[in-house]
Amino acid sequence: MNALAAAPDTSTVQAEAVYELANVGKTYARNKVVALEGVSLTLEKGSFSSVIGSSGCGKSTLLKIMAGLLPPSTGRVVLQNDPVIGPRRDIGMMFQHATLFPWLTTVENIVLPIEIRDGRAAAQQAKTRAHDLLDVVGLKGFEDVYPNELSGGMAQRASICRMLITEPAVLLLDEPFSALDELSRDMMNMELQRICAEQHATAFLVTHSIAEAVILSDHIYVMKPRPGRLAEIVTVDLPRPRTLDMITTPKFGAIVDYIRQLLDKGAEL
Ligand SMILES: Nc1ncnc2c1ncn2[C@@H]1O[C@H](COP(=O)(O)OP(=O)(O)OP(=O)(O)O)[C@@H](O)[C@H]1O
Repeated sequence: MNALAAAPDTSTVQAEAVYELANVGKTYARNKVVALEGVSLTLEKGSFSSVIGSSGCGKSTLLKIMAGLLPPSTGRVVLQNDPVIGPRRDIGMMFQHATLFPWLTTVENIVLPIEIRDGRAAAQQAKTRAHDLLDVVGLKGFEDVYPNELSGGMAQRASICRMLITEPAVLLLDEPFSALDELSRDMMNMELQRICAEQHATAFLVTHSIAEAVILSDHIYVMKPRPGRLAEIVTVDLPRPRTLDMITTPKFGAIVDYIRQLLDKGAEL
């Protein structure tokens, strides 16, 4: 089927490359586990990509290497033409749990990265932007409450604002909504899509959910385990903006089935 590209997509080389990984590999010295082997990929500006694969196939390792939190054993990672050799200001990250500081209000949590980076006066100035972001994610009126007064979904919305306040070039998302109930998760995914489109953000999501990957992504990187490597890049050509009712369409179902088959094949290896 045409919606599915069996090989890395070379038809869009004109688009601006933001992230480039070339032959990235990782062997953990302690237990000699080859977690990743020969991973090469390019993320284009404004694109949304996901990585999916069975447990232990190296997704988190890949994300940590992209974030500069873990050095690769082989290969190189380049972001905006600069090699990634450590944590960077132009990388925004979001994890499964919101990790807001309980002694800071919502708005204080959001401007914290600015305070750490540029000092208290800059953080004070950034509060206007923080209020705007809170408005975008539907948290107007919750600026001055403490995290224990926010629901799980609201705390993740605040985390999105904290990630966006530094205007990162790329968003690295490690299962950000997997701790939420299904309804909240669907809603947050639609919010994430809207925010990414508004900010023209380049996003890379680790997920265990095929449906989540399909509803959000332009490209899905399917990984195989032992050693972790890219098996295939699936291009999702559903129109944008994506809506939750697309989940019930035959085309959506066909893409999900195709990825499930790829993952089943990977598990057999
Ligand atoms: N710090 C570490 N030291 C040694 N081995 C590690 C370390 N972190 C991960 N590994 C190993 O590397 C492989 C890939 O792990 P990784 O956490 O990247 O996989 P994953 O796809 O994110 O898994 P999951 O979906 O379960 O979160 C696994 O075999 C794991 O045991």
